Amino acid sequence: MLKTGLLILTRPASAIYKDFNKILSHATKIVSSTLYVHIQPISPNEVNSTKRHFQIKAVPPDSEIQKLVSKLYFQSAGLCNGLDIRIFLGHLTNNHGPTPPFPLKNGYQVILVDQPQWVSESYDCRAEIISNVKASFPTAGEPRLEVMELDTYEPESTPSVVSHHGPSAPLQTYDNVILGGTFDRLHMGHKLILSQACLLANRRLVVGVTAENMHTKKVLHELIEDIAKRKGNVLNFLEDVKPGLKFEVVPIHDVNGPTDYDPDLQCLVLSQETIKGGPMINSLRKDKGLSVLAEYVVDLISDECHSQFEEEKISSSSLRKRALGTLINPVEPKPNLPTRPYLIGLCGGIGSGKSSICQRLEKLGAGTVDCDKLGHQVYVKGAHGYDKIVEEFGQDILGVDGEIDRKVLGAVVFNDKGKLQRLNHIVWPEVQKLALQQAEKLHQEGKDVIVLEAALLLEAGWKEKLHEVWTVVVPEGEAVTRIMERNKLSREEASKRVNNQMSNVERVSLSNVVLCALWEYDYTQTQVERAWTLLKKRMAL
Ligand SMILES: CC(=O)SCCNC(=O)CCNC(=O)[C@H](O)C(C)(C)COP(=O)(O)OP(=O)(O)OC[C@H]1O[C@@H](n2cnc3c(N)ncnc32)[C@H](O)[C@@H]1OP(=O)(O)O
Repeated sequence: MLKTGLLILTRPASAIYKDFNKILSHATKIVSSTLYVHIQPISPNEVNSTKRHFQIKAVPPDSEIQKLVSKLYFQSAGLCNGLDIRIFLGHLTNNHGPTPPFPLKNGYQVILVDQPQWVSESYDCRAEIISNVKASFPTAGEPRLEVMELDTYEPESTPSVVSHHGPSAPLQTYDNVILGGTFDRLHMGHKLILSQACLLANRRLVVGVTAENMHTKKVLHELIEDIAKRKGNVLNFLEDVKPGLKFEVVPIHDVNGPTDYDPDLQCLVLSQETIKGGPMINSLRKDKGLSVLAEYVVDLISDECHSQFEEEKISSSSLRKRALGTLINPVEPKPNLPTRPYLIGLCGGIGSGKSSICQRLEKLGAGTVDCDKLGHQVYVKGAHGYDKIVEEFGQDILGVDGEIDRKVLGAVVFNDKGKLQRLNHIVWPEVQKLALQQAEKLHQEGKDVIVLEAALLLEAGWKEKLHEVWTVVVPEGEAVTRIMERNKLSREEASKRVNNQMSNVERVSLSNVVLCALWEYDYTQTQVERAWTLLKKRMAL
């Protein structure tokens, strides 16, 4: 299997449509990582002439080629194999420039062509094709050539990709085009909309990438890639598929972005999902005396491989859901820790559902330590922490039985950050000692993996004592609702407790694995099993 390939499609669109699944399945048997697709219609004369001189030539973008690009992304999405497909658009232009060479960012190790007759016993023009392709798309190394076994087709009389479905119209293009989005985990839907925007743009394409303030309502927003990564991925894709266009990839803090002030913009590219934004943006532009933008809407690609818990269209939120239970940040080597027991710290905000996940991990074979309980043990009458806490917080926190009343202590510390810190300072070192002792005991009883459930292990600085950190998240609003019910607190008190803790975004950035117990029981179980299976694989390495 090779990592990268360049597929050259020279057949008419009708023949490409007909055979595309065959072509793709051939390509995916050879290429595992990035597959570039270059559409270069050739005339019947060129196919049959003995001088098969393959050359990259400019093709003016028309409605047919636009449809073809779109259809190829739609069909590629059905592969469900994560192959990074990139349809090259550099030569689809009304302008005379840009001219080759076009170095493709990931290079290619194999060239796949769709004309079997180019390599016959009587005339084998492999060397000529390779050399001509390399002149257009320079690459390090010597790519090999694969000629796909495809049925012959009826060549069309005109040298174009015009299909049988009707005449093609020249594409209305614009000098300045804009679109916006989150662009988390760049997927086939993003590639489609970005590519359509590239085809519509003659000179400049502005892409607004949402800043963090626009994500709070999104599913699993904690897992959205940071803006630098998302901007980088968008730019990398655009520069790769449409060299020669001027790109401006900018952060946006509201839905309008540069449409709010840029007088040069002419066309706004939307998806079926963001379609409502068009009239809104245009009405604002009118109010400001700016020109009205042409609106171009791209269809949504459906997700053939979505599970029952995911959306029907290809979406970043489904991809974020798929990341639950997997390793999202690599495990750092900890040479100072013994290799066994393998210690996992399970943290998460108040009311996030850690305990239920801990129980499920226990059923799968982990030893578990409940650090909340240990925390309480630290200051029962007669234990180490009792005197220190009474000295610090006074007799008022004691119940009639002389024990520390946690409800009273909680009300004191959750209303005063300084007091909370002093309590933590007394309790945390003791809890850590007890937790590690308990882990050792469980190991001696035969457990290899020990999960320490500790809400605040990151705040307490325990990360270095653990092999991995796993975090359980629920949206902060949901956590407030849950603890209002569980702890019988007012909304204000509950919010205060949530806000006293580290944010989900911070926790996720410091964690190796993230789980979310927001949906059905079975979906949480799927995540936990996935996390456990992958952990076992890591431990076996
Ligand atoms: C490093 C660790 O994570 S050790 C385990 C956590 N324990 C501690 O931090 C010790 C200090 N805390 C305490 O002594 C008690 O929690 C008290 C007195 C503050 C409150 O007692 P109670 O009202 O009985 O609450 P309880 O101990 O059950 O904790 C309830 C929630 O408060 C949160 N909480 C506990 N301690 C703290 C703290 N120091 N800061 C912020 N939130 C806290 C927890 O997230 C817990 O939610 P969860 O069960 O959904 O995880």
